[in-house]
Amino acid sequence: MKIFHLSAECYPVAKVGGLADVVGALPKYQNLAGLQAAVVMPYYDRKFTRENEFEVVFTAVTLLNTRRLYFEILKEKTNKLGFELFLVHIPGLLDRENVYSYPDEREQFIAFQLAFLDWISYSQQTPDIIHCHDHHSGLVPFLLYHSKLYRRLANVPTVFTIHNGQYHGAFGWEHFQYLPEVDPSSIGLLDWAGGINPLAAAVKCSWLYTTVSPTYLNELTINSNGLEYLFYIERAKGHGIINGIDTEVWDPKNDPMVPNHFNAKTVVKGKQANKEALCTRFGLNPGKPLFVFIGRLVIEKGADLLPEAIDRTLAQYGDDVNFFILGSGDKEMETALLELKAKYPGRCNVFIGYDEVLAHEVYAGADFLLMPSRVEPCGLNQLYSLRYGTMPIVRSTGGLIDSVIDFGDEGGYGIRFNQVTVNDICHSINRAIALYQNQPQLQILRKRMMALDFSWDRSAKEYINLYESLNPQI
Ligand SMILES: Nc1ncnc2c1ncn2[C@@H]1O[C@H](COP(=O)(O)OP(=O)(O)O[C@H]2O[C@H](CO)[C@@H](O)[C@H](O)[C@H]2O)[C@@H](O)[C@H]1O
Repeated sequence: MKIFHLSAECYPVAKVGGLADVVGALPKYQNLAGLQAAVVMPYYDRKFTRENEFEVVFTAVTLLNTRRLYFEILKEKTNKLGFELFLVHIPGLLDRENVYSYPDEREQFIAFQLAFLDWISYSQQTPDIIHCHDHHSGLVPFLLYHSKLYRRLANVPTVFTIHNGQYHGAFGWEHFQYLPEVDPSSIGLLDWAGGINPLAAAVKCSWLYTTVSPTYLNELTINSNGLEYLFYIERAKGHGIINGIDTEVWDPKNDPMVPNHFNAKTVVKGKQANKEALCTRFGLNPGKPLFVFIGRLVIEKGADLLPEAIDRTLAQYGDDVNFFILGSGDKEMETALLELKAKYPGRCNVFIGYDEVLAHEVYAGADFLLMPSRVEPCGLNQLYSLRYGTMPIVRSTGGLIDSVIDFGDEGGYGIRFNQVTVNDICHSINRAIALYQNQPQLQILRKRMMALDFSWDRSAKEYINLYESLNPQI
């Protein structure tokens, strides 16, 4: 069975967040299960693309309104990622360093999708499934079924996965001319609330859609930035499959990014050694509990509440607790955190930026990981932290509900709270500090966390079952 995954991100080629982790791992595990899964993504001018060898497998010209765009499809020569990797290279449009936030981002992602469709409609091989991820590839299911240019592919089933339903990639009808000629009677499928909405179009046109956790599937009908009614009426087409993690990349026993390796038996010594290295680098106290946050500093992640929660905790506990934040995003949140760093030297440190290696060191060296998310479709940080024996403190939402059980409940191993408020965060931190004083219990829980299995094996099979339900001949 030949599957094409379409995505704006893929680890380690280009990563901004969890989308990259999933698209860099799921195809690998699908291939191990007997599929032929490949990834197609835009070309970026980044370390991975500069340092690896590619061959040109297709060239053509696509039309973006009146602009004729020459493009190449590049294939990574060795399949070193565990799957075939194809890059859509459009000189002048898709050959820049960053993944997002260019003023012509809309044109970039439309051109990416058109080039992909042109390529596969000319190529001899017809995929069995096209699997699109998030709104950057959300126009593909619509165009496949409603533009005569791609009629040859009109029977190929499409699956659409929603990693983040807050972002739709919507734009005004004045940009409709960027799309190729489509059947006029189908145009309404592009529309939501008076604009062209790629996420909505994908939910309407794909044969089925998935969310990255079962709880999030239901939450989208209550909170999806204006698409609630759409998710309500399309609910029968939706499936919730929780993400896995790439246990080869995230393994405390041999993670090359972590200075001291450990397993469930050696977690006490191993974690302490990593904590000492981290605390020495950032001027913190390795003898005290270390709370961390890793992620985008945005409202969705509840990062706006961190400064007050940390301030209150440090005022209450004095030198008895440490905080470390790794992230970037909203400038006001960055400033508030940097002010906290200045106010509490030796107790709170902040690294503004993106640093993959540091993230691994932090998962390995921390005691507790804070995730006060307002919205969390799945969340990977809590899964990584569990694997590294770091207790997640999470708000009960989305995939956090599906993956973390409070240690107060039977079989539990984490801390959960209900409201996105400073009070609830502080209360959870208090519970964590009390637990830290009870080292024998904490060590039992650490072993329980590290024994959990969030590998991709099970979830990759769930996707395969869905593919088979759509294309039973294969
Ligand atoms: N400053 C920084 N430096 C280094 N590493 C950093 C970093 N900031 C974030 N990361 C890394 O980026 C990833 C974040 O993944 P998440 O799944 O938690 O969130 P994200 O919101 O990006 O993903 C969306 O898609 C994923 C995948 O489906 C869903 O799990 C999630 O709920 C949804 O919001 C992790 O690998 C984390 O370590």
